[in-house]
Amino acid sequence: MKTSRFPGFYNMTVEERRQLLTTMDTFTDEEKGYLFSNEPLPTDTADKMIENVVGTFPLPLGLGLNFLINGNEYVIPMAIEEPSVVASASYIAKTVRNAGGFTTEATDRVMIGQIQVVGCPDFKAAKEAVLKEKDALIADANAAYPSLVARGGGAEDLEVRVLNEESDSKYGQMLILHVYINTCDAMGANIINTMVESLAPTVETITEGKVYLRILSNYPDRCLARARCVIPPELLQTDGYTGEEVRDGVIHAYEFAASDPYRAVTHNKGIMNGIDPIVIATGNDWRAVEAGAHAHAARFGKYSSMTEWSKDEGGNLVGEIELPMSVGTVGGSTHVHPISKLAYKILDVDSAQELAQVIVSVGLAQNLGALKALATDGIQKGHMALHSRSVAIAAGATGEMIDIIAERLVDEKEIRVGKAKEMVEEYIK
Ligand SMILES: CC(C)(COP(=O)([O-])OP(=O)([O-])OC[C@H]1O[C@@H](n2cnc3c(N)ncnc32)[C@H](O)[C@@H]1OP(=O)([O-])[O-])[C@@H](O)C(=O)NCCC(=O)NCCSC(=O)C[C@@](C)(O)CC(=O)[O-]
Ligand SMILES: NC(=O)C1=CN([C@@H]2O[C@H](COP(=O)(O)OP(=O)(O)OC[C@H]3O[C@@H](n4cnc5c(N)ncnc54)[C@H](OP(=O)(O)O)[C@@H]3O)[C@@H](O)[C@H]2O)C=CC1
Repeated sequence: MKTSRFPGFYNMTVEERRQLLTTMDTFTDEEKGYLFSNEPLPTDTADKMIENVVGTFPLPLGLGLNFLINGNEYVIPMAIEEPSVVASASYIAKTVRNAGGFTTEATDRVMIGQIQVVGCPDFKAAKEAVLKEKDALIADANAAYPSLVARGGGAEDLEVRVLNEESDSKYGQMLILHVYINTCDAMGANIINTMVESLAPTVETITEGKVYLRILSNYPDRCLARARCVIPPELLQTDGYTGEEVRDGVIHAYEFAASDPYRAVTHNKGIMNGIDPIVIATGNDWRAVEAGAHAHAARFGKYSSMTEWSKDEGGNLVGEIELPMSVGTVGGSTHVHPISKLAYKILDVDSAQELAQVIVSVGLAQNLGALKALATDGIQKGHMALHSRSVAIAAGATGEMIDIIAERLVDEKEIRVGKAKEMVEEYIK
């Protein structure tokens, strides 16, 4: 039976963690080679991935532990440069698993392709004409990507809007088509772009206008994933604070974010602390996920929190998150980077829908980790203690000096590079 519980994993050496990982999953020798290699992304692969390559830029890959989602155990591969994120995700996942775990759901993976038409002689008539041809246009889009249809996906719906109809609009009128496309397990950008580009000549004929943009929307509001957790206050109790105090502090923190965009941005950055590392580790397009998530946070006309925290009738803390999640388990770079391939093995997800649900659960956990710290001792205690090692390295510490100086910085409650430099100089003398 697979587990994501490895108490004290963080006290092991990297070598011991790697050995444990290889007992958790069945990796091929080639995969193990990449895991243990100093060049996990070979330069010649990198040279095929992007342009003007001169090297690679490795990030630390950590494992988020303790995740129980819909009764299933998940070990989360997280690629990130920021200390305390992986620790915090694992910490809250441990609390949530003791409360029964996360429950999640996801919509079908319906993405949007947009077509912009300008210069129509009569925009209302053009809109009517497009809607009249809706079925034929959907069929044409599907004819451009039959393999997707064969998998059970493809174009499913089409909507049309006229933008800037008001006579005082400073922009010109335009007709915008939304083609709704189920991209199955792919993120779908290239698939969608192929499909909408194929429709352009027909759309020009129907509308008597000129088509300019034909591109996916990175706000796929019909491709949503949701996660929820319900935590009894006794599981939230921490040194010096009752569970009820922590619960109420988290709810007040949420209300702050829901009321103030300046706070919402930081609150949501904390959520993306959990989401981006798994999106990156799985070779997905994190700019697309970021853009969609922030758009969703502003969907009611004001930028707000991506999560909601409340108290139920039993006094439990209830956390919820809903985000568009344009990620794939195939296509793009998901199976190009050797470590992404390993990431899928570690995660053990069967579909893009399942991956999306895991990702939003990590985002919800990460948010609670930050809010719990902020509502109690403050972020510096846990975060800066772990950040002290990066501070020591930035000050020039190497080898065993790093931990020694990091500990001294924490003991002396002065975790800053200047102080660390003094300690390095003292150590070297
Ligand atoms: C750092 C902790 C987790 C310590 O918290 P703690 O109470 O010392 O943890 P613990 O010793 O009780 O351990 C509980 C579990 O946490 C994990 N854990 C515990 N320590 C480690 C570690 N070293 N390495 C890896 N995992 C660790 C581990 O899973 C462990 O379980 P065990 O394995 O023992 O069964 C806590 O203080 C915390 O969650 N702090 C918040 C950190 C945070 O949010 N960091 C994000 C960066 S700040 C930011 O960018 C966003 C922000 C804050 O601005 C967002 C916002 O404003 O909303
Ligand atoms: N604005 C944006 O966000 C943009 C992003 N991009 C980039 O596009 C890439 C993602 O595009 P995407 O179209 O997903 O990638 P691909 O172009 O790699 O297309 C996915 C391929 O996966 C194959 N496939 C295999 N199994 C499945 C399955 N179960 N479900 C669906 N497809 C399957 C399909 O091939 P077949 O059917 O032939 O077997 C399909 O061609 C990312 O790299 C992203 O960065 C590009 C342009 C714009």
